[in-house]
Amino acid sequence: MPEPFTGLPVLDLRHAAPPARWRQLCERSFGLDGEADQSARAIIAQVRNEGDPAIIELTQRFEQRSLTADTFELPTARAAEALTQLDPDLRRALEQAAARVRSFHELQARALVTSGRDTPGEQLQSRVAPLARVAVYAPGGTAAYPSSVLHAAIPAKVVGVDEVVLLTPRPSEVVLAAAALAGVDRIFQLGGAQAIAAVAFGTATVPRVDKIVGPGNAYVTAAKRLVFGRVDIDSIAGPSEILVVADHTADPELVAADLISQAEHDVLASPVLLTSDPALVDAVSAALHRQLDDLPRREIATAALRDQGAAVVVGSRRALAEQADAYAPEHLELLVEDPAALAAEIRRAGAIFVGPSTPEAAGDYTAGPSHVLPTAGGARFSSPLGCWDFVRYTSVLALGPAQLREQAAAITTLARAEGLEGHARAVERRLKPREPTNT
Ligand SMILES: NC(=O)c1ccc[n+]([C@@H]2O[C@H](COP(=O)([O-])OP(=O)(O)OC[C@H]3O[C@@H](n4cnc5c(N)ncnc54)[C@H](O)[C@@H]3O)[C@@H](O)[C@H]2O)c1
Ligand SMILES: N[C@H](CO)Cc1c[nH]c[nH+]1
Ligand SMILES: [Zn+2]
Repeated sequence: MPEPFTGLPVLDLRHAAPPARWRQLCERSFGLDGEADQSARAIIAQVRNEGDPAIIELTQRFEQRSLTADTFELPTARAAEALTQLDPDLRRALEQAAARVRSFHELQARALVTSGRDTPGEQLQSRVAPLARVAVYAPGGTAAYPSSVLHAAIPAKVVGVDEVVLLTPRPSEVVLAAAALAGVDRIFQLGGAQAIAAVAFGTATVPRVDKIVGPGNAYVTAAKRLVFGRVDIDSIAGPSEILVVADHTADPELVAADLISQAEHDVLASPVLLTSDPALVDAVSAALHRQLDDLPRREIATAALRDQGAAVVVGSRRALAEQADAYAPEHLELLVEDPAALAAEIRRAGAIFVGPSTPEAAGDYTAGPSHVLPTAGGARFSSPLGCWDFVRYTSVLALGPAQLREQAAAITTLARAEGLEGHARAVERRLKPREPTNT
């Protein structure tokens, strides 16, 4: 028998400093440390040392699937076939989501431009160019995520990445169809930390990539963090999170529904209510109780609400913004009076959902911005997955002799102040008239 839901634990911040439990929730670290980090380290070392045989063994151990190296990759024709065979309603939904994600990112990509100064005798540029080969991870453990294929691969293709490699365990037909719609170039039916290690280092069968993007559970996230430096990554996009900020105007049934929508992702998901209305807490707990009753993923959602859930009560609207920033959630939903004004005060959130007609679930599927977002407080310093993730910039410098002469005194003075005589001489040598060489 699964444990019944017994109500959100209440953390009252109105009369005292934040309790230790709230500080603990604000410092959540799924995918950063602990058992997932230890396990991912061992898996990465095994794949790095042994290559394909390690992937075969680990896939058997963690996914109970028997692969051989020649079945790691699926032909893209399989994906094209899956798309043609897809249920028409499902195909239309996928196409609507894909079209909206694509058009949003086409607009976003316009901001990625080569910029700088181009005057006679001096060109100084930040030159932008797409990455060559990127891996997109789409989860496939306890649920299938065709939406993640769209939300990560489409921005890559919009920007012009040469080769998008999809990693996904147990790909379903709809995941394959999404890969075809997104224009994925290669598909590997690999998952977990072993898939991340494979593309970070390369094996006989799996190509090494320049960057790994996409969400995953704590093991996938820990592995991405550990291989960073060998490859780039997007962000820590681990177990899902939602902070619903609600006041006396909020409908408790909507608050509960949206908390559940993220709680059902993972037992490590974080669903939290932050409110200035103490009367809302009991109403939301009662609604959660009712709504969990016939939820297919009730056990997962109940565990997430029990272990990471809370109802945090504050005394003012200002405190709502302050505590939301302290928590820095992946998803922040505002069910308050004048939600747009409160949204403008928030500095730390992966995505903000403004008002009751904007459920977080719309962002997961069709709204347009990528649903791949930083978790574990990463919203303090990371951005949503976007077109910016699929380019890099190179500085290009071209000075004429007059420009070098103009800077020479500053360069040589600074070089000598740093004790780097060779730097100063490299400039002076160019300014001196050439002495004839005796050859
Ligand atoms: N932050 C975001 O942008 C975002 C977006 C979508 C989904 N998500 C999150 O993605 C996750 C999806 O998780 P999932 O589990 O369904 O799929 P997943 O593909 O991320 O993970 C499944 C893999 O984990 C590995 N694994 C399982 N148990 C293991 C163990 N004990 N040791 C080592 N490896 C193990 C297996 O290889 C398995 O294939 C959820 O946490 C969800 O909340 C996050
Ligand atoms: N909410 C997830 C990001 O945390 C994305 C997603 C995909 N499918 C459903 N939801
Ligand atoms: Zn979701």
